[in-house]
Amino acid sequence: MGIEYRGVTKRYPGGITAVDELSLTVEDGTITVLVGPSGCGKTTSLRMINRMVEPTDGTILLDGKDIRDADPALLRRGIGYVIQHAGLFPHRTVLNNVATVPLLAGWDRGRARKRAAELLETVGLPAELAKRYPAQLSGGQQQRVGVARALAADSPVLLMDEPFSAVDPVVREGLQDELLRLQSQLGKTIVFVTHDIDEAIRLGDNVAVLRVGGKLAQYGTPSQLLRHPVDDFVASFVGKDRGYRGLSFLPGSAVPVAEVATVTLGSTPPAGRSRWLLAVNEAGEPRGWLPPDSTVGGPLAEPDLVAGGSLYQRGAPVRGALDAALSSPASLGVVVDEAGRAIGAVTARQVLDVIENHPEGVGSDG
Ligand SMILES: Nc1ncnc2c1ncn2[C@@H]1O[C@H](COP(=O)(O)OP(=O)(O)OP(=O)(O)O)[C@@H](O)[C@H]1O
Repeated sequence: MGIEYRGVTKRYPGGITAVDELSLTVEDGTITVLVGPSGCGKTTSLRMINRMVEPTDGTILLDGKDIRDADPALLRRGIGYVIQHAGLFPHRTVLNNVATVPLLAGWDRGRARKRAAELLETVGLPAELAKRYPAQLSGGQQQRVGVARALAADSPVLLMDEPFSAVDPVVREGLQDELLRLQSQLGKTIVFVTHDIDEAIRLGDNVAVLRVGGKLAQYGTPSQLLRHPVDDFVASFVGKDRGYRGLSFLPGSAVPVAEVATVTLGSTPPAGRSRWLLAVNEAGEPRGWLPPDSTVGGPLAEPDLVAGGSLYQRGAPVRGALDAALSSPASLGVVVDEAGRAIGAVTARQVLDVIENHPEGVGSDG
């Protein structure tokens, strides 16, 4: 279910323009992230979708229909909503927090509780937590309950307002992974607000960068923002290390895998070698590098080898290929297949060529 902002403006009483002629399309089944500094109108933009805030001007279409024609209470009930600190009811158990939503939708108690239990499992919470109260959970667990409750609306649309901002970075990463995993199964249309550009880039299929005054600075895929920021504001916002960060989002399918000369442990390597040989075991897994012209007394064994660099699994994001090439004593990054067998090598130059020649727009979307 897609969402379209058409020239949407919100002016609050007192004259503040929180959102200024916002036009953008949130594609069906994708995560769109609204990101920007404090006060740039992210929350206002989000809340206009479920009519918690009414626009001053412009139109929002949900699945092609003007949301002004929908009953606000019904509209809100039908859209999942997650906020910072989860916004749980403190005096209801975890299970009842989640069950509230299907109950409101008219389900009977037994069915609502069963559904709530399923959803807690979906978001990775152990069943024994269901009877606790929110204050008896960690921050990360509370956020998961918040996500479960939002999913309980069983709506194709989820609005998430800084849902992971209150938890520490490690827990936050876990929650982000979990959201991506859920999304790969559920394919919801998610609008996600954050002030954290790394989170935006990690989660967003598309990212809208807003500036204070509620103006859209740029809307695009993470790789477009990283590689082609439209102005200094976006450039500084996405970060100075964007070139390197961008590597994480280029798909690895473009990395050429060249043949690499190998030698198997236990065999006798040829004398007078002029290049590095990749040593592999019987299974074909890389064990290290044999330097050119080194002396090997007898069958090749691990002590004859120089330790290898990091390995690059075929198809993984390009950043891993560059790491592998730069960390290899032979200046050749070892490429392995899904089973960990060496299938070839890549040089840093080849990786950089991939980055430089990559066509516009191919990245998280390609
Ligand atoms: N109810 C309101 N009445 C008046 N002004 C408001 C109201 N809500 C928000 N504003 C103002 O509108 C602007 C945008 O606020 P909004 O909360 O949408 O921004 P935000 O980007 O989500 O900020 P933050 O990251 O700090 O939450 C701010 O200047 C804010 O002070």
